[in-house]
Amino acid sequence: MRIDVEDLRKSFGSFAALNGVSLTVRPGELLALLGPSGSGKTTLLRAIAGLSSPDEGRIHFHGVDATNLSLRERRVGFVFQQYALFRHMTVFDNIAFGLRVRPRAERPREREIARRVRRLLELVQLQGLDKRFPSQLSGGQRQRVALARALAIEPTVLLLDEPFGALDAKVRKDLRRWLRQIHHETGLTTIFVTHDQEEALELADRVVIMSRGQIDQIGTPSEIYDDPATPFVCEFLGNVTRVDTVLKDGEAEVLGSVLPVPDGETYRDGPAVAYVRGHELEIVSRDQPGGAPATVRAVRPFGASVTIELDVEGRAEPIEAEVPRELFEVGEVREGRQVRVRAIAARIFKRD
Ligand SMILES: Nc1ncnc2c1ncn2[C@@H]1O[C@H](COP(=O)(O)OP(=O)(O)OP(=O)(O)O)[C@@H](O)[C@H]1O
Repeated sequence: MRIDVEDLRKSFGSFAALNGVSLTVRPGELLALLGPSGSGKTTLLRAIAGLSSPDEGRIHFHGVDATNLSLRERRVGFVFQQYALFRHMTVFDNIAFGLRVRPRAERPREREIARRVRRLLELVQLQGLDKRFPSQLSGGQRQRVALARALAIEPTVLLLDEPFGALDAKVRKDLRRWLRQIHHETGLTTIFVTHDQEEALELADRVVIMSRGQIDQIGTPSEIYDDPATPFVCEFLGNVTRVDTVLKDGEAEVLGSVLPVPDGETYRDGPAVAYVRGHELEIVSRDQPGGAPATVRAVRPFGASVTIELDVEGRAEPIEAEVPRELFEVGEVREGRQVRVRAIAARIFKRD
């Protein structure tokens, strides 16, 4: 199912929650809506679902104007952050619900409903738990029931609003992998909302980055990560150091290193801002040329890389460099040591 969203606008009082959003969701893709709290992700998802109507703009499902159709008419499967299961119904009845409430002419027979529920229980790997009530399930299991229930109606599109938001880190990770697999098996066009960068980049075919009711960038995870379109996207993806700089003749000085402005950029000379990721910083001994003088503030050797916190001369905020663990040599890099830090790459934007 292809979905075209055209210039969607929605205000609550004088506050514009959606401020002209246009987007095409490709058939069968797994799309993440990523952005900080209040950026309009849920408002956009609810408008696509038919749970709220936009003030302006149109939504097309497979080329047909669906703007005024209800959730049911759009055949949308929806999963909320808080497992909205019916507490007094068993797992089986929860999953069967959407089929049983259909008008008689469209309602499958009980035997067919049972067959579908069993197949879905297998898909979400909850065989044998059909007689349990939601209170007898873990959070992760409940969310899988919610997903099975959304899939039961054979939706044209699956919409998930922070589906793993309320779960702990380990369960979230398992469910992520598992959602990817279900998406692969069903091939359903799927849109999910998250404010977790890692979740979006790890899971989605494409990511939509939203801020203040608008889309800042749409792209594959690597496009977003390697080629962020705006300073906001850079900062939102996190783990970057922001450095104010000046562009001159296609170059900019960033932490004492002169870096070329990326190909294709035709910025005029003037004030600019550079963003450097932790792994794009190099630490060398103080007697080497170039870079900026700095003092090692702390060394944190956790995980796959070692994080080195540095106080750079003339800079109020410390910066963080990351070195793969296997390349990290203690040598100079110890707390209190005087070193030099060099930027080996940066994303540079003109400053207005
Ligand atoms: N029913 C409503 N009445 C008034 N304001 C609303 C309503 N729904 C949303 N808003 C406001 O619209 C803005 C966007 O909300 P939305 O829920 O779409 O953001 P979000 O990006 O999904 O954020 P979060 O990650 O916190 O869920 C917020 O400032 C919110 O307070």
